[in-house]
Amino acid sequence: VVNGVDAKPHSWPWQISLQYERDGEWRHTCGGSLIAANWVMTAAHCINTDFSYRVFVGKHNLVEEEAGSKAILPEKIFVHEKWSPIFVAFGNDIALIKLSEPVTLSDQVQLGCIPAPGTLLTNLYPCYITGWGRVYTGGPIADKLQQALMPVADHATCSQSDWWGIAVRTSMVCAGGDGIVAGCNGDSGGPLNCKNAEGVWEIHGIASFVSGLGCNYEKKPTVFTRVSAFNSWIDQVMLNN
Ligand SMILES: CC(C)c1ccc(NC(=O)[C@H](Cc2ccccc2)NC(=O)[C@H](CCCC[NH3+])NC(=O)C(F)(F)F)cc1
Repeated sequence: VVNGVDAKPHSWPWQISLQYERDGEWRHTCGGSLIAANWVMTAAHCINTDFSYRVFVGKHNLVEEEAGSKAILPEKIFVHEKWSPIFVAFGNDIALIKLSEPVTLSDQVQLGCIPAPGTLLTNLYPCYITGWGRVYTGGPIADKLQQALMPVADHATCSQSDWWGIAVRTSMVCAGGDGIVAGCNGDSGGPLNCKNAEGVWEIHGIASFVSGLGCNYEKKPTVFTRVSAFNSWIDQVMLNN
């Protein structure tokens, strides 16, 4: 997250770190959200079938051992059938990870809520991006979980020609675009957290892409998969597995 702040530890207890093993060490590659005791929602582009992954729950500082955190191996990973690594603009950048064992819920490990199907947020609706991604374009990833207020840019705004134009679909949700605050590499797969009218936090987005010109680039808001466009897919995968 570019120009974010350290989150209060465990204040986003559904946030996970998706890590892959390289040269015998585990490396953070993406964010994700715990949506059931044994299911994590992340981005399809985070998954490479050549790698072995682990899901780390209950984390705040990635470079310290933390009581209450736990690394769990996936049992199976489901990538949306319509996701295409070559046509990112098609969207469907969503994947579900079934964990090999259910997590034990605690103060530090909680489930995130999915919005009702079709929920659309109005322009400038206040949401927060969270993640351990790069803290500036080309920079290092964060040790401590970062958060930043990122107002929603509705489809009418986000699809303007000098914004994302036709690259953004109605199955996506944009946030930010002020050229200051943004998601960045490593935030991929993580949540866009928005509090609903009842005061309940919901996961409205899965971080998908930013501009190749730089993470925080004016009029190029961070683009998220719109979770409320995929309720039936999520239900189907979880109910059938
Ligand atoms: C929609 C299509 C035209 C399009 C496809 C991809 C991009 N962007 C990119 O691919 C930029 C490139 C980049 C590299 C380094 C620093 C900053 C940006 N990377 C990204 O956007 C990466 C990975 C996306 C992979 C494909 N979904 N995503 C992210 O960083 C995150 F966190 F925002 F999700 C932008 C547009």
